[in-house]
Formats: sequence, C-alpha cells, structure tokens
Amino acid sequence: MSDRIETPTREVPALVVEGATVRFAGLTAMDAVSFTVAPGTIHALIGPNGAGKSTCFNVLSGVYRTASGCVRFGDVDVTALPPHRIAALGVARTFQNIVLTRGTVAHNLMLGRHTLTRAGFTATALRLPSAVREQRRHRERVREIAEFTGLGDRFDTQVDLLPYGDRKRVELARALCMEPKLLLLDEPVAGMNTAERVAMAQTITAIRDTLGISILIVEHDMGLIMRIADEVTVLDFGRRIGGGTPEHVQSDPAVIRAYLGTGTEPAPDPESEPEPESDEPTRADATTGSGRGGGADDANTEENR
Ligand SMILES: Nc1ncnc2c1ncn2[C@@H]1O[C@H](COP(=O)(O)OP(=O)(O)OP(=O)(O)O)[C@@H](O)[C@H]1O
Repeated sequence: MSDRIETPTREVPALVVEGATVRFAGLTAMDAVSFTVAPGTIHALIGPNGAGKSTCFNVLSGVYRTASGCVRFGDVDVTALPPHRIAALGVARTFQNIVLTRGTVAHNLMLGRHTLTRAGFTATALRLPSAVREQRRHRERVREIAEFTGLGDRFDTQVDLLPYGDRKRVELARALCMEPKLLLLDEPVAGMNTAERVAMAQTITAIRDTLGISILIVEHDMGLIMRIADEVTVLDFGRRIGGGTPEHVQSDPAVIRAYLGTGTEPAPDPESEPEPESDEPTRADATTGSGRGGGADDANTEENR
C-alpha cells in the first residue's frame, strides 16, 4: 500500500443518528437507535444476526425510511433524502456481497467517479479537449487510489480474474473514488482469509489516518473490530444495548450476554504468519461474535442492489 495519495481539502462532519426507528409490518428492526460517528473516526456497529445493522446502513444511505427519529450529517438532515442526494453529500457504501461490473479494475474505479464528472455525454463522445483533460485527471486520481488500496499492480486486470480478497478491495477503492467524507463498510472482511483480513484492516485504518475519512463499519470479526475501532455501538433486536470504547464494550455484561460471549480471542497480529487459507469463514469463525442465526443477509443484499 502506498501513502502517496493526496488528501483533497474536505471538512468531515459528524454523523448523528437520533432515535431512529424502522418497522417492517409487525417487526421493529430499529428501535429508537441513537449514536454519533465523530469526524475522522472508525465507529463499529456490532450485534448478532438480525440485530438491525444492515437496516441501519439502509437508513443511512437513504434506502429505508425511518418511522421516527432523524439522521444528520453535519448541518444537513438526511433522514428523508434519496440515496443519490446522500451520496452527493459524501456518503459512500460497500456491500456484504461483492457488486462489481465486468471489466478492469480501472473501469470499475472510474465508475466511482461518475458523480464527479462534469463533461456531458456529447463532449465525452466527441472527445472534446476539455472532456479528454477531465478524463485524464480522473484516471490519474483513480490510479492513486488503486495504489493506496494495494491494487496498483492490478489496475488493468479484469476484476473477475482477481482473487476474492482483491475483489473486495476493488469495492472499497471504488467507494473511495467518490471522494467520500463518510464510508459505510458492510462486512468488509467477510469471506477473507487471515492474511487478507490483516491487510484490509491496515487499509481501513490508513483511510482514517491518512485521508481523515470517517468510517462506520459493520463486521462480525470481533478481533478486528476491537483492534481498529475508536468507538463501538452494540445493537440487539433493533435496540442499542451498549456502546463506548472497545475496552468498555468488551467488559459490558449486557454485550457479553447478547453477543460477545466469554473467552474473547486476541485480535489478529499483523506481524504473525498468515494461517493457511480457509474458504468461507462462517459466523463461528468471526473471532468472538456469536451470531443468533439470522439469515437476513441475502434479503438485504438483494434490496440494496
Ligand atoms: N425488507 C425487510 N422486510 C422485512 N423484514 C426485514 C427487512 N429487512 C430486514 N428485516 C428484518 O429486520 C431485522 C433486522 O435485520 P438486519 O438485516 O438489519 O439485521 P443485521 O443485524 O444486519 O443481521 P446480519 O448480521 O445477519 O446481517 C431482522 O429480523 C430482519 O429479518
């Protein structure tokens, strides 16, 4: 990973969720949930399967509407805004399941620049000088982002030829190509082996530390979360049952009872030898997060596409 990337001037606002409630028929998926993602921090949203984490992401990105409560990003009330308006404010998202387009890494990353492109269709089609210059600038920036995220030497590779871990990385890089102020990462290391998880954790912390971008992350790998998060919010059955620093939530009896269980394993050590590849880690592989056995992932992913 390179640290050559330039940080565009951007003021990163706080994300404030206040009393957000979401209901599906008779089910309350989020029940008056409140938390704040402080600017430039990594904030983790954790909890068992079905706790309401994906629902919360869908609210924050404008896919679901709240029955009550509100979401503010800086001074802007985004509660009722459609997804494209929220994205335009600087909120980018990755998904549990990889959603990439056929083509090269470069092509996929350029799609992330779409909302930042000014030249119109005609100017681009006619290859007018201004449009060509703009495309070149975007491509340079996209290459920087590819290098920052460890994809520099894969820039012209077809995404379907990449290993799983790199394809997850392309999703993250594409979100960065939108020049976000807040990144919503939905299970960014799910399905990765240990070496890939360690590398992804380093990239995520570099995004905070080098670019100053806020990150809200949903992840079942508790070792990783406890190592990289500045603050954690814990949900269970749609309610916020705890929150605070990783140290605090790890010793909170309510959180241990609902999710963490006992016998917390240590976080993966970036210096240690990677374990042999395991194909698809299940919830049980997540260092300590004991899933309640949800099964809502697929439904939500379909909704999000
Ligand atoms: N579109 C929907 N229609 C009906 N119920 C839904 C819908 N989306 C989510 N739910 C329900 O809301 C509850 C919260 O689901 P959600 O997917 O937000 O949990 P989660 O914490 O993200 O779980 P996981 O860790 O398994 O992804 C679950 O009971 C789920 O079945």
